[in-house]
Amino acid sequence: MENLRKVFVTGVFRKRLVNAVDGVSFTISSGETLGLVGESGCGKSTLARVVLGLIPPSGGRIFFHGQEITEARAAELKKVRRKMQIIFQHPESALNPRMKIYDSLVEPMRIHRLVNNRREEKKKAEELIELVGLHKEHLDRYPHELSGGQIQRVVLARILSLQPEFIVADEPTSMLDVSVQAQMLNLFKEIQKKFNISYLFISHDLEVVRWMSDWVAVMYAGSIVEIGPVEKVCENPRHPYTLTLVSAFYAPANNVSEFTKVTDFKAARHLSGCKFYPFCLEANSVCKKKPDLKEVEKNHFAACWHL
Ligand SMILES: Nc1ncnc2c1ncn2[C@@H]1O[C@H](COP(=O)(O)OP(=O)(O)OP(=O)(O)O)[C@@H](O)[C@H]1O
Repeated sequence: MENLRKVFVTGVFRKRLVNAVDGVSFTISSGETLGLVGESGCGKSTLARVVLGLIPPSGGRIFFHGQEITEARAAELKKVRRKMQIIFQHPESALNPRMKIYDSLVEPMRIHRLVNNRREEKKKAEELIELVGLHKEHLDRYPHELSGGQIQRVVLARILSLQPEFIVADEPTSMLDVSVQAQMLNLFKEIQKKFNISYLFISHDLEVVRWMSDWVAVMYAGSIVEIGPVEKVCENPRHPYTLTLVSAFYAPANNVSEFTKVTDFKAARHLSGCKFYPFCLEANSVCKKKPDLKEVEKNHFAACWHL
């Protein structure tokens, strides 16, 4: 990804521009995972959608195997799209509630003509369902007869039927119980090893990202403020925002740095007029445009309303 940007235009009477993704660049190598962390609303999901071509970028370039696909024609894109898949936070919405699991599972293979006959299709469906730790009996059920974790496994099997090389996982386990989450994360890892798949793994949970990733990118207000090998970034964060993120996860509460006391960063950012407040690097970790914190509290709702 090279200098990707996505600007949304909102507002009916007064147009407003939202720089959801603001000049993002990164590379993911074959078989590796890049974790993407950041607070809610920083642009993670928008970036995921732009990366996969689900929404067009406002600027920048996207490459797959070194070939630019930003403005590829429909026929070329269809081939590439099969290799790039996404798994979402809410698995239920990925399956048709009126279709049996079998039919949902084989649907993409039919569309892409990856099976020659019904016998081959059935064999493939059984292999896939077992690959994700479920049983043949599950194929005969409807989505409402499965648990959230089981549905997420079916969604993964469905994606795997297309032999993807790159999967964007957008908070794929955040709706699951903690114990099921761990099983699912391990399954993602096993599958990666088996098929040499690359992941862009999005989460707001630094621990999950640390467990899953080789590299981590820290996103803040639409930009990547820090990127590097996951252990290096977690052990030795360089950007003040990463420091806060790491402290919040790993340090005792009384050790969290001073500026994390500002609980509403959006309000503070608005009042200071600095996009990166309070993590502005220019000002040596604490932004010079620091607003009066009492004002931040007082104007909390008004400021959020304007944002
Ligand atoms: N279709 C849209 N039109 C206008 N603004 C949008 C649209 N989609 C997202 N945004 C805005 O872009 C910004 C980034 O949103 P996005 O959903 O990418 O954040 P996120 O980091 O994925 O958040 P979360 O972790 O809560 O899902 C937000 O300010 C959001 O309000």
